[in-house]
Amino acid sequence: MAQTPVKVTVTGAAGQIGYALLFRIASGQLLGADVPVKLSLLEIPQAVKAAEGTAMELDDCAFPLLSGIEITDDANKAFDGANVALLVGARPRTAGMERGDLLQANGGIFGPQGKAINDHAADDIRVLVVGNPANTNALIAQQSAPDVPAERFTAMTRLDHNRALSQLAAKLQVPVTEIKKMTIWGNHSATQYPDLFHTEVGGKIAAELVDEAWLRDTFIPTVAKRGAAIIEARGASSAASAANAAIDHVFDWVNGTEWTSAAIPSDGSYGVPEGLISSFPVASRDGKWEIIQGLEIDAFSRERIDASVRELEEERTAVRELGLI
Ligand SMILES: NC(=O)C1=CN([C@@H]2O[C@H](COP(=O)(O)OP(=O)(O)OC[C@H]3O[C@@H](n4cnc5c(N)ncnc54)[C@H](O)[C@@H]3O)[C@@H](O)[C@H]2O)C=CC1
Ligand SMILES: O=C([O-])CC(=O)C(=O)O
Repeated sequence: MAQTPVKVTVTGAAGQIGYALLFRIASGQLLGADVPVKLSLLEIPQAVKAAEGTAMELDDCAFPLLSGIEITDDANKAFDGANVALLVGARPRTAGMERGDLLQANGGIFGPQGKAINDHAADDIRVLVVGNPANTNALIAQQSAPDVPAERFTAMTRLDHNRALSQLAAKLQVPVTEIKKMTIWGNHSATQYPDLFHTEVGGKIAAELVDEAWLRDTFIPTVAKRGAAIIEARGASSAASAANAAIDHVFDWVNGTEWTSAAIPSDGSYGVPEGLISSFPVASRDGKWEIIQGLEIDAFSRERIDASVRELEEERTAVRELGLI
């Protein structure tokens, strides 16, 4: 363990995703089996004790790669020297809360956290926002961190990507490993567009292996509304699968991949307005996400990508009007 430990800050560490995530980070699954890590847990004051309990359990695992754990309710301390930030803690929507209220409440979290990242994180900081509304929370944090390269702020659509792989594998009765080039476009919300027109299964285009009615009326809504279906079945939102997707996102960002889905700042590709943090088909090379270029988008896909991107634009307008960016 000659290497300096990588500092990974996790917000909302005492929550249910935090509980599913921290042990996997400490075991080496986030960055690699030979990379030592130091964990920094950020919580609100009333949840610090619960985070301390989780830290006791982390200690009890005696993970060889875990070099230390800090726990704080101060964002400036939590992000000090951070190399990776997983922004999981967010204000959930509660009964009677309007969308504007939700954006306002989250602006109060992601604005200050973005500023703390700006002022204190390491130069190579990479940020993944998991807390909902993830894309717009990532935009708020990014806009509060003008000194950090904009592309270091990303939001998670990897869970949607993995859900799409699993649904298609079940339909075609193939292992997920046979499916290549799955893509999620747009917002991490019910408007997202899981695209089978570029997905390949055994060298064939997936959209041609399923009937159009299944694709349109079953596959797309099942993937897009899976979060709600899990809440309905489990009585709580996805946690282990969300943590798993966060691990996949950061591992691929750091270690490289030829094709996955991630919400990253748009450079205007595929007609997505510049600056929106939207999901795209992406590769990761030399530690940087790149939007995969040159895909043909037919009318069916265009309509659905545009609808989700419109929702992202509306969210951006709303947070602008609230003065959050
Ligand atoms: N992008 C995605 O695919 C997914 C996103 N999510 C979202 O992830 C978020 C977290 O989910 P859970 O862990 O299930 O929620 P949870 O309610 O179990 O935990 C959230 C934690 O965040 C903490 N927190 C709240 N404000 C904070 C702040 N300002 N700083 C630090 N910590 C703070 C709370 O004290 C709590 O411990 C939610 O917004 C959820 O909607 C969940 C599943 C998938
Ligand atoms: O729907 C939710 O609240 C949780 C979520 O983002 C998901 O499971 O995709």
